[in-house]
Amino acid sequence: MDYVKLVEVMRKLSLEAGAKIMEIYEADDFDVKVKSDDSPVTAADEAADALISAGLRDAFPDVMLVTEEQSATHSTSGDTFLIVDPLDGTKEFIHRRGDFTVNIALVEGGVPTRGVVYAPAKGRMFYTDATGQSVEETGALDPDTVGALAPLSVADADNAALMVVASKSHRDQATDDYISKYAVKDMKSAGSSLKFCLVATGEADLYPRLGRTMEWDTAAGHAVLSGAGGAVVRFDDLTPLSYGKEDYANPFFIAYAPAVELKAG
Ligand SMILES: Nc1ncnc2c1ncn2[C@@H]1O[C@H](COP(=O)(O)O)[C@@H](OP(=O)(O)O)[C@H]1O
Ligand SMILES: [Mg+2]
Repeated sequence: MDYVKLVEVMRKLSLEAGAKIMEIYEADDFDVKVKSDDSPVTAADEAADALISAGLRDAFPDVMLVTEEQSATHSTSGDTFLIVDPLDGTKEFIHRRGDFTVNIALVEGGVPTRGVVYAPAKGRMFYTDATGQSVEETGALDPDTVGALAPLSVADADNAALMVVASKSHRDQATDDYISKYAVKDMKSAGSSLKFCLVATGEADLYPRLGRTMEWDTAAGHAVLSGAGGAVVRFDDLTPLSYGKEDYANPFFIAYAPAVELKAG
């Protein structure tokens, strides 16, 4: 894989998709449809998916492509693929809360090795560079010109005063019970894959997810977190969260800065 080209293409497509999403977000209203799995979808999801899929197929015709919006059309075959959630945090988008992201990742041998997470309403752009190091890009976020890049690294977490982040729209008692096993200084809630990025920047130390997600929800954020020195493990046995699983469904997981002393579930 040509990582220099891959990162360039993923960065550009996510910024272009983000611009399309923001056109719809800023319009007076938009239709919300309900998909077969009861999750909402908007014209923004569909427009972003079409743009990213076309761009990836054009640049990497030989690499398998998995996208949330086209999930009915693909079966799990192989452990190396590009995976896209064109608009993660659709509920946040619909409620105009800003915490939604464009996600593109490369999975190789079951491991997300490169990824980009772009939060257009927040103006935050996180990705792995060609070497695999994660960065946050600041500035104009122009698709044609790369701005300033700040390398990301996870916090040196203090186990007596942890910063914990959890889902805004999918929060439950089991998550709260698990979090109560830690000495927590402060809690944040955030929508979408931004939670992984908050651990990658050191703004949070721990993100437990005791709820359903799909691989396209997590692959890009997982790559960004890994490239900042963090890790994502399964909640049940604390082994690394892998990709290319049956139906692309994830088990419960914990994303964290390695200094965190993980508690059993
Ligand atoms: N019951 C469920 N089954 C499968 N995925 C679910 C789910 N509940 C939430 N999710 C996933 O969690 C994502 C939202 O995460 P969060 O709660 O962290 O903001 C959703 O992404 P989409 O918004 O892309 O559909 C959705 O895919
Ligand atoms: Mg999603």
